[in-house]
Amino acid sequence: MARKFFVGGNWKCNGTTEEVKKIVNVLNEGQVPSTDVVEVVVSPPFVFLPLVKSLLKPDFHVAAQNCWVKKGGAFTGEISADMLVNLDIPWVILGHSERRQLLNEANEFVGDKVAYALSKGLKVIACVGETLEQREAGSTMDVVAAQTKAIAERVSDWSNIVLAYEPVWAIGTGKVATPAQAQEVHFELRKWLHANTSPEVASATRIIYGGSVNGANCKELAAQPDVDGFLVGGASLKPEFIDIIKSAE
Ligand SMILES: O=C(COP(=O)(O)O)NO
Repeated sequence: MARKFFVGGNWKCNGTTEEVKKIVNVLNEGQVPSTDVVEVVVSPPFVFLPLVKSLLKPDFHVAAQNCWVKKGGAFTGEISADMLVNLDIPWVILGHSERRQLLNEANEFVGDKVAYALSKGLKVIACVGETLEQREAGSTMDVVAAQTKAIAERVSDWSNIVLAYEPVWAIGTGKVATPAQAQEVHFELRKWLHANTSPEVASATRIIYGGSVNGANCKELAAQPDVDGFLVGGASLKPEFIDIIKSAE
């Protein structure tokens, strides 16, 4: 089954109004492949979501970087999936390792968030990934399978989920996974989906890689059969993000 290439740009906690406008200009001016070839979703901080959405060409879509686990209410500081839907924000990143690590978001909590966001009609980039210690201990697949299982136990329809494998040791470090390392985990994740959800879900679900992707290493990674795209951090703030989008060709 042909899976449309997916490139996400996770801007993380970065930007001013002026900087955000510049990044949007680079995207709008960029010569990128058609939307038949690649799906591009950028994820600014919450405060810039309406602005970025209003300025981007319709070829590009926006994602929030997180949302709360249930309907809104007395949860100071949280943003609910319902609010994102109200603002016509179609995507949300959930389970990013920076939230799992820094805010102790447990697998079950992330699974609940994914289920609630999907139930409100959002599309979800669901992140999994192991730490360097876990990889060195040989438990990479145990970790990412447990993270994926916590989603699969709560979700039956995977058609609005993109699964992002982001090894923690590659995020922000410049130590990108080798194409073989990425392919190995993506292949095992797809095998896990085949056995634990369905062959159809395994075949259709885009599994994207994140962790120090840049304009120089994206082509070789994109050539791997089970790498269906990227979730890009630092490089998504730079003009080279256009080169990464072009790796879909
Ligand atoms: O966290 C990341 C990757 O960040 P970098 O590309 O900066 O390693 N994506 O969500």
